[in-house]
Amino acid sequence: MAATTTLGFVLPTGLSRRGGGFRVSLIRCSASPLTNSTASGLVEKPWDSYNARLVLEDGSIWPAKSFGAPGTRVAELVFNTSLTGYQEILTDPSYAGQFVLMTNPQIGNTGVNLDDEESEQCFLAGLVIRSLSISTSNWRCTKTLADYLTERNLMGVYDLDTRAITRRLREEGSLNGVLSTEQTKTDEELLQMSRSWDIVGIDLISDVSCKSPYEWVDKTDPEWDFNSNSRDGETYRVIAYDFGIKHNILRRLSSYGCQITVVPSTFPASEALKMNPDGILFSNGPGDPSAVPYAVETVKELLGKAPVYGICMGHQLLGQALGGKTFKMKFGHHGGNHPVRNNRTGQVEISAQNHNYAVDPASLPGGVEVTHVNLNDGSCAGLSYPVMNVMSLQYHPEASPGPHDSDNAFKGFIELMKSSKQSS
Ligand SMILES: NC(=O)CC[C@H](N)C(=O)O
Repeated sequence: MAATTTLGFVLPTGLSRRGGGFRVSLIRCSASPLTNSTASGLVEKPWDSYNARLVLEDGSIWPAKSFGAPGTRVAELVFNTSLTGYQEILTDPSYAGQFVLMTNPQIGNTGVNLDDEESEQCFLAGLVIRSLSISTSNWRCTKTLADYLTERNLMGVYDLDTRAITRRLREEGSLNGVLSTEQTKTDEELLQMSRSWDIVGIDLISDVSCKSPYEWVDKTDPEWDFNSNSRDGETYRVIAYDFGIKHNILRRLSSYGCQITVVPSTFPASEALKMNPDGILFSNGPGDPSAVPYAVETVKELLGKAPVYGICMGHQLLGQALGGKTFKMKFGHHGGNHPVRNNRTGQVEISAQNHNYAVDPASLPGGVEVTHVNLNDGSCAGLSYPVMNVMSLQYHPEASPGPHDSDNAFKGFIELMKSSKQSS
């Protein structure tokens, strides 16, 4: 059933997804352990580790070592190609319901610090890596990644063949899986658990959204700001719908001169309009955009009443509110190296992305323009509907983590609000 490759890991054979299901037999896939050695021998790892398993719905079992919290969790497994920025990834609420596998083989070398949090909590289900850095060294670091995960009761595993798993996800598409440190649970039980769970059709934004409105004032630290210093001093009143908002979206808006009120995902459109906003932001957020019709309704009620800007989940909600449809992609886009073409300027931006769903451009009514295209697969990466002052991006112009090429999109939103103010 299995053959050992020259790379030292056991390559499972006989697994295939046919006719929508898997022909499953459980297959153990092991990675050769990476050793950390010095001239004097093996270095003792400075974290507690115990045995764990990742069992995927296709029947593959990946023995691992745990460096975070113990337990058993079920989620959808996605791979992220960012080289670093793992702390921003851990605190991006859009990863709720997912395990994130980092393709960069070594993670943890810069530890964690309080400034790099993208939300108050880690909402993802667990972190999957090849190797945990044995040393933590950075001037901003306040604790190790292992301590951070354990304190936040978050599972983290290492010593898996993340390259083989990534290739499997690319070939088969997204897979559900179970991470477990519980030795009493059988492989079959974990497989059953992974196969009886589904992320599609579930409202995940209501778990991550704030519970009541609040004002946001923080800006990007001027020492680090690179783009918004040239703004004209005007201020704009913005309502930001929190579907799982990342702090850096708020910091960037604030640096561009926005006075922001963040509101929960269920905040009525009528209440938002009473606040007389210059613009409305629909944020990123986790899960299936077609599972939150109430949010699409809110967006519909606000269309045409003020300039709007959608980011990621916000873009998907706008796509639906304009009459379009969303669909689940094979394995999505997660990473800091996605080329996107701006159709209006012809310029290519290298962008930060995190999404598993996309808007189907063919489903959109006339007048809606596809402004950006993901050059890896030609999928829709941005929309505009000028008659209603709508703009949206499927990716993350705020970066965190990722390149800053797309920051000008915030300027675009400011210009949209400015021209709408001037014409009213
Ligand atoms: N980052 C996001 O907003 C993610 C959007 C949506 N949940 C998706 O996976 O496609």
